[in-house]
Amino acid sequence: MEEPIIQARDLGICFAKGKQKKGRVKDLFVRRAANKKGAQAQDFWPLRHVNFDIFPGDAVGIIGRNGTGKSTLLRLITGVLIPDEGYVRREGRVAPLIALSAGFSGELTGRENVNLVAALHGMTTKEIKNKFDEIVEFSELEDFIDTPVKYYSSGMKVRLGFGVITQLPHPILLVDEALAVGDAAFKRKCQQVIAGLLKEGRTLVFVSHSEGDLKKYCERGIFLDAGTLVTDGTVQEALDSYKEAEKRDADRKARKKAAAEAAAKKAAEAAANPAPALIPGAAGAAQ
Ligand SMILES: Nc1ncnc2c1ncn2[C@@H]1O[C@H](COP(=O)(O)OP(=O)(O)OP(=O)(O)O)[C@@H](O)[C@H]1O
Repeated sequence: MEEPIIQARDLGICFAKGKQKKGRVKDLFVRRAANKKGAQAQDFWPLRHVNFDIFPGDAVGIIGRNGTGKSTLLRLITGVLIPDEGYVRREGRVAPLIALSAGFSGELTGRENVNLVAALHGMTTKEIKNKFDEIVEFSELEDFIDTPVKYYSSGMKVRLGFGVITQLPHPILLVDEALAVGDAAFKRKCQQVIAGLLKEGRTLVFVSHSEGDLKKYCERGIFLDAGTLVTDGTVQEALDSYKEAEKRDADRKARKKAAAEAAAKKAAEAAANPAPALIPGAAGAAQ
């Protein structure tokens, strides 16, 4: 049987509310010890007890409402965050189309950043040299490649990041809303690149709120809600499950609002028609 390229088992991560957690080796020891003693009141688990297998060539959409752990899952897959429970195993390197402009050093030029970022992701000097012109052409930054990146607009940085990361030969491609940025023409170009990489047999894990994009790239969908994996099926099944959860939530909110309005109305009526004051001793006198 084919081996999974990404495998998650009982995967969980715990954050402290209001505190940013960084993936540090120290956390492996400090946090595990803390978790054994019991979670703190302000701790929460954006993901817990998550299990799945992703096989080479799969294209999987990660679906869920805001703040339900989709980006956290991608960062666990890349290894940027370390789980507090369980594990996620990768059989191959990852090309992360995530926070694309964050990896650049502002003082360095576009050219220097391309060399640095591509090397950090494991490209050899020869590979970078071979791909350099393609990266610059794709990013449409020919005139600015020797300008320090601190003078780039956010769109320029994203274009350069996209250009570099999509040239990595790694088999796993993680995409987090990268397609939502840039103008329409650049978006179309990015979509073509992703489609080409999928044709080559790369494995895609794709976080998006766009139903159209999810259906375009993914056959399979994982719906995350309230920290757990709710549905793992076809992309349509995961989308249906997401919509049902949204509807349940909207119905619950509507019921709560109606109940609050009814209570307020009752209170207003009671205030407008106060009950007659009881005359002390009247109850006894009536008997
Ligand atoms: N490094 C971190 N340290 C602490 N809390 C974090 C960290 N990263 C994310 N969180 C919190 O974890 C929860 C899940 O965040 P995450 O970004 O994974 O959600 P998401 O599903 O990708 O949301 P969106 O759809 O809005 O992008 C949120 O409550 C977020 O505030």
